Amino acid sequence: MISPAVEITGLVKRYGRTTAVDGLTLRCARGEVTAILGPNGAGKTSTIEICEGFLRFDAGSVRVLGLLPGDPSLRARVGVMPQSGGVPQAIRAGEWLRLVSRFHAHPLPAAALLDRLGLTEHARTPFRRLSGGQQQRLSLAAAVIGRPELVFLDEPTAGLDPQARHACWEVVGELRAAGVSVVLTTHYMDEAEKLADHVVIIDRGRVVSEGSPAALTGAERQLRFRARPGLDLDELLAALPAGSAAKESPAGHYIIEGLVDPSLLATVTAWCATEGVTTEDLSIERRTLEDVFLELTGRELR
Ligand SMILES: Nc1ncnc2c1ncn2[C@@H]1O[C@H](COP(=O)(O)OP(=O)(O)OP(=O)(O)O)[C@@H](O)[C@H]1O
Repeated sequence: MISPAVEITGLVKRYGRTTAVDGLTLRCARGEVTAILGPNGAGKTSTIEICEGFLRFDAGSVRVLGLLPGDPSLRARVGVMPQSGGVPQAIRAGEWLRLVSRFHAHPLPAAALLDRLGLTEHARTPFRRLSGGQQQRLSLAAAVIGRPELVFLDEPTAGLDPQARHACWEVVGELRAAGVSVVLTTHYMDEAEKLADHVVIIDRGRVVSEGSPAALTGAERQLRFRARPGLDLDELLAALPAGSAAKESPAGHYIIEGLVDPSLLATVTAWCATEGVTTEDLSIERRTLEDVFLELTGRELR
């Protein structure tokens, strides 16, 4: 049987007294895009760097394409885009890509990749003089130039402008279409929803939920509207069918859950009319991945 792209069981990583990864178990299937989400400090980068073979771990088991992380034979098969670093500051963009391509048997043409990521006019610019977004794009190019079987992308679109973000999404889409396994971390829920086959939400070094974006957000719909803060939701709930739920989060933003059908919509609008409440942005929507993420990981800053 073919091994998964990544298989992690009971992984523990400690930095002194800090337990960054606390018994994490996850599996990234081959040929799929797996997005790892989690609040700041949840242990995403530590986990990715362990898989890349850059960081030792304290307990558990990790296999990358069926091998131990850091196995020399993985070098040619795995592409890595770190959150930062890894590129000599003085090297020119084009030179770096050509250098990386020499480590691979059948690399993509460097010039075409530079063009693809809007870096052609910066090919002769030293890495340190590139803007943050240009450096990111060069790192992405370096991660994919060797036609890897598996790519790790740690926050690939952090700090990118919308054009560059779309270009990055296209590259990920092309990798997926070519059967490449992609493991990425991101703080952008729309990005995970758009790109990922499988989403893993981690918090405090453990997996708190996982599934396809559709499975995580569920089929249930919500009625949302904005109105003056502090509406009496108990009174509204009394008018709604049993099993409905209503919450105000944040102030002035209301969400009604339950069987969202025309009758519920009519009841809510009728109640608002009786109470003299003017609603804005009334809509029926599915829960977003961001709703699910905040429910699972809370609103407290990390
Ligand atoms: N080199 C280190 N030394 C000590 N503590 C570290 C080190 N690297 C990470 N940590 C700690 O380990 C925990 C997990 O960090 P990690 O970078 O893996 O999280 P993350 O989910 O990638 O966060 P972010 O979203 O902010 O990038 C944090 O509490 C962090 O402070």
